[in-house]
Amino acid sequence: MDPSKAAKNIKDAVESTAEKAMDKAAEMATPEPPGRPGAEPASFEEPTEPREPLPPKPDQSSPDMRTATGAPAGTDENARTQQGAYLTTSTGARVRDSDHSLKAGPRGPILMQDHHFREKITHFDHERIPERVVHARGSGVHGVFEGYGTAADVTHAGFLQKGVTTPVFTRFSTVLGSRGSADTVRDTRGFATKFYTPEGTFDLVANNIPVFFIQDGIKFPDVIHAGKPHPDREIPQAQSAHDTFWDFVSLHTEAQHHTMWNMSDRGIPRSYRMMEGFGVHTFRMINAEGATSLVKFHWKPKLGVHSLTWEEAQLINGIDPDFHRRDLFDAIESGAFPEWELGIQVFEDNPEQEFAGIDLLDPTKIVPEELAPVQPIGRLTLNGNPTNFFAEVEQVAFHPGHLPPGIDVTDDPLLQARLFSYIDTQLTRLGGPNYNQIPINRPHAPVNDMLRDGYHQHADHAGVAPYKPNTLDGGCPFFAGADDRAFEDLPVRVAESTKVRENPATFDDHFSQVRLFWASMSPVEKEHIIRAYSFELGKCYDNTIKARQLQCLANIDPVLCSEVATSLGLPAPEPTVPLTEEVPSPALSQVGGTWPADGRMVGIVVDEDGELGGVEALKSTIFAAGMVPLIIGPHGGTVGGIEVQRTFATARSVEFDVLLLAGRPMPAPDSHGSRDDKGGAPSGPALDPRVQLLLDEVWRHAKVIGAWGDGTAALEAAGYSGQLPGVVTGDDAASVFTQVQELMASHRVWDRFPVAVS
Ligand code: HEM
Repeated sequence: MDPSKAAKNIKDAVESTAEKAMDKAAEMATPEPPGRPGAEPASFEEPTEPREPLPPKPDQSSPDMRTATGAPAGTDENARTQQGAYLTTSTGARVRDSDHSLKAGPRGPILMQDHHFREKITHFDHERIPERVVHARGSGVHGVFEGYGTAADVTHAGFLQKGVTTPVFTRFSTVLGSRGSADTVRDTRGFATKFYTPEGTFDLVANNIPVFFIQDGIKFPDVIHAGKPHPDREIPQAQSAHDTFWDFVSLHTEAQHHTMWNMSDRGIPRSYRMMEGFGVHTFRMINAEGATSLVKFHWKPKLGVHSLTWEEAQLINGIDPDFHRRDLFDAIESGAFPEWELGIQVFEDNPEQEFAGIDLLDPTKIVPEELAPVQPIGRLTLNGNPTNFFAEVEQVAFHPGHLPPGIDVTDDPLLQARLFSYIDTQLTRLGGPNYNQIPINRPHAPVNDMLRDGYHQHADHAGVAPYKPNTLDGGCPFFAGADDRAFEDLPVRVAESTKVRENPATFDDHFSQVRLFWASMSPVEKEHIIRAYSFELGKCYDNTIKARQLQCLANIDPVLCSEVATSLGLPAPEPTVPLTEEVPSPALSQVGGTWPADGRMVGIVVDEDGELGGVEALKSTIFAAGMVPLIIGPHGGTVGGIEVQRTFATARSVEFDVLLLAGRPMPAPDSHGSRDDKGGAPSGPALDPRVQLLLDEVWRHAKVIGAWGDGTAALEAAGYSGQLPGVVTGDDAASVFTQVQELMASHRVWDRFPVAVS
């Protein structure tokens, strides 16, 4: 899509959201029809023509799951298309009045016979289903995946072959918080994608962090119990900054690697659109000749990997707790479709299942990309918002065991546990064993299983012999033959061994890769990590836990340990393991590159006396660059003929990626603190304090600032004069924006962060 169109659409989407809300409000304010309750409804309530049913969604155009079983197709194709013009009961009887219960007289009690009342209330009473036990807070979108064909040497999976396109549904999530928790908390993000392939569904249930807290899934309940709110007071929500989390990770030192990723900028993404994704485990692939390889999956975002600052993240949690959900929805609504490349690291399937001394079955280890490059194998484009959040986002059920032919699991003990856990939890969460019949979960391959009955069974199965072999149904359904593209459990050798509850010795090193991560960070990223540990441990009460975590940090890096120890006011211990020399992996750092600025938000401060001549032209330039200009004025409506989207009262810096000043708004005469006690002349700064706040925040958050005309005077009045990093001034809007754009490609003005470590 043309980027200028995309940006224009973002703007329209942002504005139309407000308009829609107003239309809705007006609609809801429609006066009651005249007449007494129960009287004939006034004719204006009745549409003259029944409305067209909604068109079927693209992702639901799959073959009906019952066609293969011979049962009638399309009987529920699907509930959403049954929306006729009239309000009905659940059994289709048209309803005349849904606002008044049936009573014994206008002032009497409700009658038991009011079946419409009882149905409405009963259904409402049962609307909630359990939220996910983890990853409860999330956003989901539809999309399409296109294979490049470059994986053909390692897998015969059909959806990865050249030019094959596959519909997908992706759900992003946080891990610890409840369904209503804020988006920009410090946490791991889920990145789960369901590929509806004609050979069976493939779920790539990934995270934005390539390692996991634990090596064996039997500890999963423990790490989650430690991260979730304390059981006595049920706080804190969606936070790792509390005693039980740090108690766990300091005792289970295998968690240190994942924990450092969480403490890094990866724990607070700028957007779901700007995150990497990782399959974490090593999977096995098989090609057409039957040769197997070990692989790790990676998602690489087109927009690069970017994060919020910690202060931004905290502000957003209050100002716009739905920040990531809104960002994703608006981008897709506007046509600025986010894209990722799927890539794989490929390893020889050797008996030890190791590469360069790294145990590939240990989910707390990465393989640096410099040692095994990520090979692109396809492209994901997310291009469709859900139309019903509950039906799609809440009911989608992923499972790492949903695999097509050509991809199989390995013996990674974390993955093995996951193969059990997802189905098990969904039995409860989605109310029984038939959740794969829910439209969002329905395979796009014909289904002919012999699973029968159970809660929420929608299939009307034909035949009398759901068992094999049988003669009564003519032997149906048949087993797939060698050429029928069936899923294959690869005949992998399992080591002859003794039953034990223990890890292999190769899982014992818990610190060298954490050192590798730390060594790969730029100074500013290291600074953020130190501050994150200092903040999180500073929120713990128990000094024993803090001291134990400091011991872990001493085993990672002495500077990291001493900086955090100083902040906590505790002694820095000596390491208890040898501090290995690690070769940095540049691929792990987020800093140093340049990326497209698609979809970025540009705030432009205007006032009546400002230099507004070039502002309309600037807006067009910004749209053309694929970004969104938002005019910030002293009041709503228009300023100097320019339409205002945000006022000084409604704008807050965290919404903008860059701030431009086209004027110098003075304090309003009645603004607090701008006049002395006797109502005399302004005594505060000669700039509206709300604009001062905007400037101070974008400065602190290392965002680009641009100004021209009176805007330059505003900068000076705010204390930002002279040659400052990331501050561009000039004679006119156009020349300033050209320089601003160049700086934006680096995401932030990194020079502006004070750095104590190198
Ligand atoms: C590499 C490690 C892991 C990754 C990458 C991962 C990823 C995810 C993701 C992305 C989701 C959210 C799915 C959605 O959006 O609906 C999820 C949910 C879940 N995960 Fe994991 N997880 C991991 C480890 C585990 C382990 C070890 C277990 C249990 C033994 C587990 C159990 C669950 C459960 C029960 C859910 C909720 C599923 C639902 O209600 O549908 N996960 N996980």
